[in-house]
Amino acid sequence: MAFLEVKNVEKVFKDEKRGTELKALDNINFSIMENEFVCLLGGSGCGKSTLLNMIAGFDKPTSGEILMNGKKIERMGADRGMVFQQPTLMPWLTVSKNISFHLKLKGANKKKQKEEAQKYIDMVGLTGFEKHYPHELSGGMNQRVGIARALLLNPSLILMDEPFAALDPFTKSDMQEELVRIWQEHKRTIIFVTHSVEEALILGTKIIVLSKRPGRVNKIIDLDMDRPRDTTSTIFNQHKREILGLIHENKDPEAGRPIHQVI
Ligand SMILES: Nc1ncnc2c1ncn2[C@@H]1O[C@H](COP(=O)(O)OP(=O)(O)OP(=O)(O)O)[C@@H](O)[C@H]1O
Repeated sequence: MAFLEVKNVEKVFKDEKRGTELKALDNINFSIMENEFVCLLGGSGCGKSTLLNMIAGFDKPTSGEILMNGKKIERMGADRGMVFQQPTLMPWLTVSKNISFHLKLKGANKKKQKEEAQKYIDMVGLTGFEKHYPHELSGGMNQRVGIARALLLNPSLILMDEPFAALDPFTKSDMQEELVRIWQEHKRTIIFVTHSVEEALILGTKIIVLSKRPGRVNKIIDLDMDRPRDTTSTIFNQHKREILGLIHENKDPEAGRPIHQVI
């Protein structure tokens, strides 16, 4: 059985006040297996975050369904952890306390909170910064805290919405390497939203290319390349050319026109 199945998913946003509606996603179908590293790739506005939010259970499809281990996703759950573009840390809490916050909510004692936080602090390479506050850390370090916080809950599915988009190219590259290392050592299933073809090719075992407005699955590409990925290799660049071709083919003919349909 597939780990996650997205079946005939459509999402329409209705704006009752303005009397308009917008179809963000149309007939989305795919399934993924456990331990895959799936990149959802597409241009701005193609519905990547909308799809991720529905997998997280923050929102529901207008029609169709999303199943995890055969069970329909209806709401948020501890089996899914989310990492956002901005790590949304609590500025008044230290790194360690930000990471263990959910354990505190669950009633774990202080020793357990500290020990568990330390495990994930070490995992994401923040050893020595346990007592620092978010404003004392760089953007990349804050994002590591966000990742550690998501990992601590031990979710079987980690959802990442352009987590490295705000980072400089050097930090981004370090973080990509680090994430692949964590994924390889601690086997998790990851769905990672990006609009960068290169990032998807560096990270993914599978790339789901979405087409533009309304988002549809354009192509699903299974990647069988050695790691770390060699961005200068022939195979890497063949994939890159293919994906750029798909995105180019799919340029939005309606670009510049209003995107809302009047109901
Ligand atoms: N809550 C909402 N209400 C109304 N429209 C929405 C809502 N959320 C998203 N949309 C619309 O749905 C479409 C898809 O948005 P979404 O944020 O999922 O795209 P995206 O691919 O993640 O874009 P980006 O890469 O720019 O973040 C957009 O046209 C957006 O305006």
